[in-house]
Amino acid sequence: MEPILGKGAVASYIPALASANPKSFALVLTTLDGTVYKSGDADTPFSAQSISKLFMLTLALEALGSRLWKRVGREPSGNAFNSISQLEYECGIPRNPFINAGALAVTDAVISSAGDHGALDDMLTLVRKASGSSRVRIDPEVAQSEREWGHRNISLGHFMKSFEVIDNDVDQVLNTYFCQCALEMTAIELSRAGLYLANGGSDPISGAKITQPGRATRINALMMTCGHYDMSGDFAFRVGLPGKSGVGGGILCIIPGIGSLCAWSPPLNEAGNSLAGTRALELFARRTGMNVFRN
Ligand SMILES: NC(=O)CC[C@H](N)C(=O)O
Repeated sequence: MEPILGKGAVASYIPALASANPKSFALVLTTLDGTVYKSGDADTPFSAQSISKLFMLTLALEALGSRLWKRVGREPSGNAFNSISQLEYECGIPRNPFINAGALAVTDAVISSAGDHGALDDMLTLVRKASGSSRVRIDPEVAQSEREWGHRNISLGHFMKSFEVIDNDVDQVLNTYFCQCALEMTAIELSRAGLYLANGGSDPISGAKITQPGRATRINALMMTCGHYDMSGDFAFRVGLPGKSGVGGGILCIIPGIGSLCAWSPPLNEAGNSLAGTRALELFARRTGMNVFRN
């Protein structure tokens, strides 16, 4: 079989992502006892992009509980992550929290409930707590590019506002969204940050309670059904683990009761998911038997 590292296309919609090294690669597993198994560029920070949607969703569920599901659905969209078409005939209610429109609804909910420090700070605090790393940051250059090239997301935001699905000022929601996409972390930090989802909502290392056990279970279900956009079915078929991808080339996978796994390789497949990252996770799941459907 031909090596696939370097195949696929690095996200090119903003310069800050287009300059990523297509040969970068990392695979990191952190188990519930805190042991870290790493290979490749595990210490290199990269743009988490849509993986940040997981952390905002965690905050929104804490704030709204099941009321969140009035604003956003729980079904795979079968469309691209930035698609606008479905929104019109579904009255501005996005299919799920992991497509861009859904993430805007989630961020709007977090803004409504955040105190003076704001939704973005709340997300950073959560990610720093979950990852055990204060180095995690929002990359200002990526945030600025997201804003400059964010015409599609700006359209989605205004379109949803026209259906009164967004409560807050659209520019405030969009600005928070652009900044959350610019979340920058290493594969080691991301792998560690996913542990609460593998451990009933609590960080097994610090003991910090991040969400309720039932919510962690639900987030995992959504990752499995919607975490890879219109290739979520293919990912479930090949890897069999709840996962969330981002156009920076990262994928965070949860192995319930065991640990959390992060793959990173910038070139993407046609749905915007890391090509080599998906393949690495597929091989990992096959060789270790860590697949939630295995019996
Ligand atoms: N899939 C992604 O990672 C999408 C995030 C990207 N910043 C966007 O909003 O389009």
